[in-house]
Parts: sequence; structure tokens; C-alpha cells
Amino acid sequence: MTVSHLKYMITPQKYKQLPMDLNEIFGNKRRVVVEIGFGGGEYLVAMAKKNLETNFIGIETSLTACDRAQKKIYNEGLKNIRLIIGDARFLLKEIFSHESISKVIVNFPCPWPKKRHKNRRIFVEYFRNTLASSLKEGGYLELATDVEWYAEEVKEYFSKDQRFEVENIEKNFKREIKTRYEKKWDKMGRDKFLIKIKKVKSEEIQRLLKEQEIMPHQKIKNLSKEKLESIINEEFNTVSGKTIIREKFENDEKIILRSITVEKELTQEYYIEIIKRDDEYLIKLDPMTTPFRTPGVKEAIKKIANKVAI
Ligand SMILES: C[S@@+](CC[C@H](N)C(=O)[O-])C[C@H]1O[C@@H](n2cnc3c(N)ncnc32)[C@H](O)[C@@H]1O
Repeated sequence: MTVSHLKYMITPQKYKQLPMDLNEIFGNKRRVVVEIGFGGGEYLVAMAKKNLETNFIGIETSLTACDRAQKKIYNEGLKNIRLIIGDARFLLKEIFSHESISKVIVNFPCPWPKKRHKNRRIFVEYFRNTLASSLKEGGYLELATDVEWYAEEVKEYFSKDQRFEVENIEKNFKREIKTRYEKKWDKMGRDKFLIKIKKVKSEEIQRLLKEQEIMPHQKIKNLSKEKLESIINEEFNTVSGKTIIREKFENDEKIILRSITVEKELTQEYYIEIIKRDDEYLIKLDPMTTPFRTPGVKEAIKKIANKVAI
């Protein structure tokens, strides 16, 4: 990837103030459409090319997908697309302000049919509340899928909520642009289903991140090597979830701890460093990793400092 590609990526973890100001990001006040799980980016890029007066944001968990899409955006010379890597369910809630999105598109998501994988689905319980806030009144959610029961389930999920109006499921729909998965299923002769859901009533939600937490360095006078060893693989609770230190790396300059913090809607892996400075030790986030600075991450650093101090 060349440096010029990177200008399409947004890293909300680095923003001091959340939700983000989309007008500032795009340099205009045009409507914003979000595609969740854009895969190769074919649909996102083609839509942005056809609708230059609309801003598009693609959210993907896959780095490879983001890389591929960036190359397409760069080759097309488009200025109306940005990409964000991460879990769209969390990002839609935390980084988009109330009524900031005109349309959310989800194309051919994995339905995760097994019960034990249910929480990997896009349409988890809190997602409806997220859309009730971040989608504009009169805005749409559009879902395309090749799985009939999934379309029915999503229809049911929104039908019981007065903040939304669900249109009938359209079987074997035709849209101007086909996604990569759509082409694949078409070739195999599979049915496909399109469901459009209109948001009719807005409701504010409580966001976890308003101002991202400031991360003051923790300082301790003395470090216990035994205590440090004992916290590896120890799981400890924080206000909003739990943290586990998975590994320790050490060189002459610093000790680095690979940490995982699990909060209600977000799991983050990041590094914490311990550095010796004159007559004390500093314990802080490794500057190379950029987790969202949630209350759980902040508390994890404090707790580690307490646990390893003599
Ligand atoms: C089955 S593929 C479909 C790709 C594309 N939409 C298409 O129709 O060709 C689903 C995509 O959604 C992405 N994905 C899954 N869960 C996600 C989430 N919570 N947030 C963002 N992207 C997600 C996956 O990485 C994958 O690329």
C-alpha cells in the first residue's frame, strides 16, 4: 500500500472528541451513506462513483478488504469515500452522532446460523437502538441477503419496534450494481432477498465514548518481578468488563504487555508498556497501538500499576 492510499482511512481511536464531525471529515455537508461489511468494495466504490454528491463511509473488520477497497478508490480518484476498520456495530454507536446517517446498507452478511455464533451477527439486540439514534428520521436501512430465514428474522426484529417501518421483502430484486457475493449467488441460481426498513422515530442513546478518556501515565516507585509474572494470564474485572494480560515481552528498554479488554460491546487487543525512568516506572499505553480509550482500558492500566507495585 502506498502512503497516498492511507488518506481514505479514518482512525476514530485517535479522535479526542467523539462522535466524529462528518462535515469536517468530508469538507462539506452532503448526505452520508454507510456500507457495513463492504468486502472487496465493488458496491461501495461503484455507488460513490455514480453519486458524487453523496458521501460514503465503508466499515469493515477485514484489513485485506480495506486495502483492496483503498486501491479501487485511489484508481477512481474518488473524494467522497472514507473507510473505517472495525466492528460496525460498535462504530455506528460510538463514532456517528445522532441523526448523522441517511442510509445504512448491509450486503450479503454472513448469517451465522449456529446458536453459539449468534452474537457475531450484525443485527444483535442493541443494534436497533443504535440505528434509532444515528440514522436520520426518514432514513433507510437496506439489507440484501441470499438467506430467506435471515431476511424474515430481520423483518421480525424491526417490525416489533415502532421507531421503524418495514417494507415487504423483495425476492430476486434487481439493483443497478451487484456485489461480489451477489454475482456469485446469481451464478449458482440462488434466490436473493432485499429488505428496506425506514426509520420513522428517533431516540437518543447513551454512548460509551463521549470524550475519549485521557490516559495519564501511572507511576510506581518499585516494580515486583514476581508480581509481574503472576499477572500473566490472570483475568481481572474492571468497571465495564474484564481484562486479561496474555503475554509479556521484555528488552533492555521496556516491558510490553499484550492485553485484551472486553467491555459490553467491544473487545480490544492492545499493548501496555512499562518503562524505567530515573527512580520510577511509567505504566502507559504503547503509542503504536490505538485502542479506543474506554473506561475499561483506562482502569486496566491503573489496576496493572497497583498489581505490580511493591
Ligand atoms: C459475506 S461478506 C459480503 C461482502 C460484500 N458485502 C459482498 O456482498 O460481496 C461479509 C463481510 O462483512 C464483514 N463483516 C462481518 N462482520 C462485520 C462487522 N461487525 N462490521 C464490519 N464488517 C463486518 C466481513 O469481513 C466480510 O467482508
